[in-house]
Amino acid sequence: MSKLERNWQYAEQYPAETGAIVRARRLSLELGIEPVSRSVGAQLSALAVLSRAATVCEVGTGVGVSGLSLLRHTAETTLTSIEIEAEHLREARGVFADAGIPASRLRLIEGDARHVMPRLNLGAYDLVLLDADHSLLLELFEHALAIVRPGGCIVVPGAFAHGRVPDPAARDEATVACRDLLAVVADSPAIAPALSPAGDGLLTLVRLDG
Ligand SMILES: C[S@@+](CC[C@H](N)C(=O)[O-])C[C@H]1O[C@@H](n2cnc3c(N)ncnc32)[C@H](O)[C@@H]1O
Repeated sequence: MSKLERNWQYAEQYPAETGAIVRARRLSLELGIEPVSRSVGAQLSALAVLSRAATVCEVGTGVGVSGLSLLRHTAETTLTSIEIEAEHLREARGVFADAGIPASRLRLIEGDARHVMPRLNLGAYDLVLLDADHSLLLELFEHALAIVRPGGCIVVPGAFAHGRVPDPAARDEATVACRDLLAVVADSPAIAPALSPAGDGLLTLVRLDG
């Protein structure tokens, strides 16, 4: 194993998770849903605190690993989470209840994010997580940019598309969409981008003022 691989593995094993997150992660894997990794979950928890997030929007609830991570250290945060699969959302409701998250902190919306996001309030969210179908990434990013407040951030786990983004031979739709988003934000005067190798790549995009 190379030094970089050892570093990555160490970072993934380092953070402790709550019992509820461990159970949600297990359920997620049983159902074939890919949750955010442990280090990405920890970074989401920290980002929610750092950005003093009162309002968070998540696209791709899964069964709630990322949602629980976002709510972990912030008693005041409310989470709007959008999920296209009714079965995933049903399981997620059980997961949030099991974790003791009050219903007043949650707005779980069943639907296609491409249709739901345009109905959300503009500039109203402190943090937006995009963790759905990566082939939709550019479209979802445009919606996310509209609903995040200036100074708020958009977070994209899986930004390496299972390690394919750095491989020039990989040309599948999701990989190309990730590459296109990385190129768009690298040149944008409206965004401060940061790409970390956590998990399968964690892209954090801060919306600049003005
Ligand atoms: C990678 S999983 C999300 C995992 C979750 N964020 C977690 O960490 O536990 C992606 C989820 O996005 C959902 N999804 C896919 N396309 C979607 C869309 N257009 N709108 C809303 N949800 C979508 C899938 O059903 C799936 O549950």
